[in-house]
Amino acid sequence: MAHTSPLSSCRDDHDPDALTLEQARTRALAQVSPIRGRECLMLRLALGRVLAEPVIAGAPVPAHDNAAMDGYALAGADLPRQGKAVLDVIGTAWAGRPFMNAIGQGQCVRIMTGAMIPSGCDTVIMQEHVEVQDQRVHVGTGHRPGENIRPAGEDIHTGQTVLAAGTLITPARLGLLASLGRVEVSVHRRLRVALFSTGDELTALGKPLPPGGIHDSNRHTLSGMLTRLGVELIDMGVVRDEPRHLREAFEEAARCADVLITTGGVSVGEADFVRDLLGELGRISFWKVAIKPGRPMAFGHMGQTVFMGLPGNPVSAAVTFYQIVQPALRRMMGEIEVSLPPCFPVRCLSDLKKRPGRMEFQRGVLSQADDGEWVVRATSSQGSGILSSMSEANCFIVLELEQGPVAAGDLVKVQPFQGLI
Ligand SMILES: Nc1nc2c(c(=O)[nH]1)N[C@H]1C(S)=C(S)[C@@H](COP(=O)(O)OP(=O)(O)OC[C@H]3O[C@@H](n4cnc5c(N)ncnc54)[C@H](O)[C@@H]3O)O[C@H]1N2
Ligand code: MOO
Repeated sequence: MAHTSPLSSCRDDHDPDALTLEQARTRALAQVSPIRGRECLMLRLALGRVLAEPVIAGAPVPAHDNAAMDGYALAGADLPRQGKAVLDVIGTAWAGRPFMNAIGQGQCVRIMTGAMIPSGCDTVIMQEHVEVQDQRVHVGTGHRPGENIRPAGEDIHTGQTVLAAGTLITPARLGLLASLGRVEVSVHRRLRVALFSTGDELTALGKPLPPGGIHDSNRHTLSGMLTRLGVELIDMGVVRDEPRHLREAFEEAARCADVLITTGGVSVGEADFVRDLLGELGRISFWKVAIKPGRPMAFGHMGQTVFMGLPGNPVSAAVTFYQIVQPALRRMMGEIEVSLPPCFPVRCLSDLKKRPGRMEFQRGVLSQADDGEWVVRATSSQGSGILSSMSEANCFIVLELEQGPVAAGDLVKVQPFQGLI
């Protein structure tokens, strides 16, 4: 629920017009849908893509009963009830080189891990548990018929939906698909994301800074995160704080991209034109979220193109990207279950300042204390322009909307960066 106290004061951070993070995220997710267009890719090229069709197993994995251990394959019926059984070794089964004959009573086969179980065998005894003398194996009691066998279809059975449409292809899923023998998969096409920074103060890398100038760090942080998400990035550079230039850039992005992401110019300053332009060229869904940093964030549409205008402050841009842009892009990329990064409680080693009214994402370093407990400490400075706080951190410390300050020793929730930032 949005907090709409009309009595906000300088002691709290309430803004009656701001959506809660949950409201903003829900609204963003409801207003985007998976892009149309799919392609067939060789498995090797499909990492990071999203399946456009379910994958159904045409055969079991593993295809054959096989040995889970190096040892001796035998018939469970030959295991002794007491004393020892003595069995003749009549051959060897290797992984990929099966022993093709059937065994008879009193016989066994030397077998390696992964080898197909020879006909007539249903049990593998580890080599450490037998004695071998002159091609004969002595097996004692205490074994169970069927032990150390990996049955055909143990992992995947024929006809099983192995991965649903809308599943992100991770390295583990590449392996799973390869285990099925899949050569190609049908995936959603890449999402086209245009990105530009706005601001007259932004100076190209390699150029000396003029008075009042800064280097454009946001475009680098954001393009890094976009690359990790696997989008097709259209880097439109820097656009001056000039309505005519901004309008042209907006229109060009709306022609060529599924999504336009900008940074800067979304607040209330006299050079902050982004929100008004979006209102003129398209429609605004929301532009303020009760989070810190990252309150001003414009979300809307220009025709079919989704627009996300992030704040200029570098930490604010990264936080809004992580919390709102990332799930929206993943839904557009075709993911059906867009899971949010996990959040869990740990003890905080630092005192944290916090005023009620905005949910806060302070930057923290999650580590293991000497006694083994996981703990978090805040990075040294928490200003929304302090990029070193992001670079030093490996997680957000998530402080709830109405929460006040935290004392060292209290429990706080943390959310790991998960390799995205
Ligand atoms: N009177 C008010 N002023 C501000 C408010 C407010 O509510 N009332 N909100 C503040 C908050 S919170 C934020 S966040 C910023 C966001 O403002 P903008 O999105 O309009 O961003 P700019 O004003 O363009 O820039 C803010 C800050 O970030 C630097 N910046 C901008 N782009 C980049 C870039 N690509 N790389 C690195 N740094 C960048 C810029 O130089 C400014 O220092 O507004 C507050 N003000
Ligand atoms: O929301 Mo601003 O992002 O506090 O710096």
